[in-house]
Amino acid sequence: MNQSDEQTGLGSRRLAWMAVTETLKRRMPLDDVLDELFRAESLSARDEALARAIAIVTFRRLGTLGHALRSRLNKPPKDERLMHLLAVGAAQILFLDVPDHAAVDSAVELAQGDPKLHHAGGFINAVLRRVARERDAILAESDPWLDTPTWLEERWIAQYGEDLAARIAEAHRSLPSIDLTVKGDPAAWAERLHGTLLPTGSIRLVERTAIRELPGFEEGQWWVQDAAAALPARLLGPKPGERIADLCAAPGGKTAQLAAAGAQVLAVDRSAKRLQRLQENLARLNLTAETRAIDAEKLDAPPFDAILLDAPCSATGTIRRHPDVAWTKSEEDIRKLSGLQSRLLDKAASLLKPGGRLVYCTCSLEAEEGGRQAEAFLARHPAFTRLPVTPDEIGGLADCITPQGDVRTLPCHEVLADHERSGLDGFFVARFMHNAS
Ligand SMILES: C[S@@+](CC[C@H](N)C(=O)[O-])C[C@H]1O[C@@H](n2cnc3c(N)ncnc32)[C@H](O)[C@@H]1O
Repeated sequence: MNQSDEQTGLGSRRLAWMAVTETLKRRMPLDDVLDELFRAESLSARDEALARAIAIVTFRRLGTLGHALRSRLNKPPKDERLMHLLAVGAAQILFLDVPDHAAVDSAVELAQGDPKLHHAGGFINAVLRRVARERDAILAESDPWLDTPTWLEERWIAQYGEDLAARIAEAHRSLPSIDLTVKGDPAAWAERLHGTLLPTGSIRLVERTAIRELPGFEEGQWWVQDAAAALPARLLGPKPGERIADLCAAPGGKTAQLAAAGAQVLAVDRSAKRLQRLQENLARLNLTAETRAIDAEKLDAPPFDAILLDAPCSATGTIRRHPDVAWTKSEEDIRKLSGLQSRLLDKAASLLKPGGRLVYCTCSLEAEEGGRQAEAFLARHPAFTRLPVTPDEIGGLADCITPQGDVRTLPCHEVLADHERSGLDGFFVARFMHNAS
């Protein structure tokens, strides 16, 4: 990358364009694609942040962008990379605080430097200028489903009903809040960090700010964790000295909660690289856990007092944070992952002491990875019963408890009166007990 590219932000835009194309082609997480691209190029931290912001907002509003572009083109181009370049340009015009001319000129320049698209500069210029002129009309389009692929729309309507499903889709269009879990004294930390103490005990930050510069970061007093993601470890009720296994542990938000409660934790993850991150995170927090890089299905260990299984899943509950999930996952992924979740649940059952507790959770909105998985587990394991969760255990959020006593949080759940700052990641949590015999 040359210096003038960096000065004009061309490098950021080129990487954002490449990231969108590669993520969709390889069906990989956007974060992983961006990491690869950032490793290969040397962009400043500011330009990396711009590339990330452009790529994320392009995915968050991909349906709206596609609709706006297609309805303004007589004959939409067949070249997918050209459509992605238009989408990346239009995303900046419509949803980012970027001068229109910077978005248009950079898209034209990127096309001119591309061997296959060098002829398309005039076309791109005309289309993006029209998007800028018709911004108000495009933004007035209020169909909440525009930014959700049809297969997910159908699933969510079938599972949650029209109204709730539409509110989920709507919530996915907004940036999520940033929540922190503190080691202790959440009320005092909420004040110190100028945040809001949520009824569940997490702190919601009011300002979007550089996390590492906040008080308490260096000293390891808190970590970033969505308020819903903090519920499973709390519901396991870890006690000092208990032996607890966290079977899919990295990067370690839940391991940290268990260790902070004084439990002796075995943190298991099949990815050694992700476990390395867990170790770094625990080191900052001055917490300890034994770690083992192994497929949890193959774990051999003496029985535990309690087990947390935060199973790999489609992650459709995190679409606010990772909007690429909506466009890269498929029904087939859900089918395969639910098989893995059942096997991991069976393994967890075999590793518990009589009388032991098991919490199963996923950050998915899909029934196969949530309630249906819990029912099937109980049917396969008559030695286990469900320990229903009560509203007082989750800060009185009765709406987040299913008739069976499991937890089901949604991106549209209101945890604060301020609608703009409300919402939770979509988590499912079920708690079971091995009946002592
Ligand atoms: C949802 S993430 C866990 C997040 C973590 N519990 C936290 O709170 O930070 C799922 C993790 O499961 C791991 N994983 C996937 N399949 C696994 C398996 N068969 N055995 C162990 N870990 C697995 C992945 O590497 C990933 O780190």
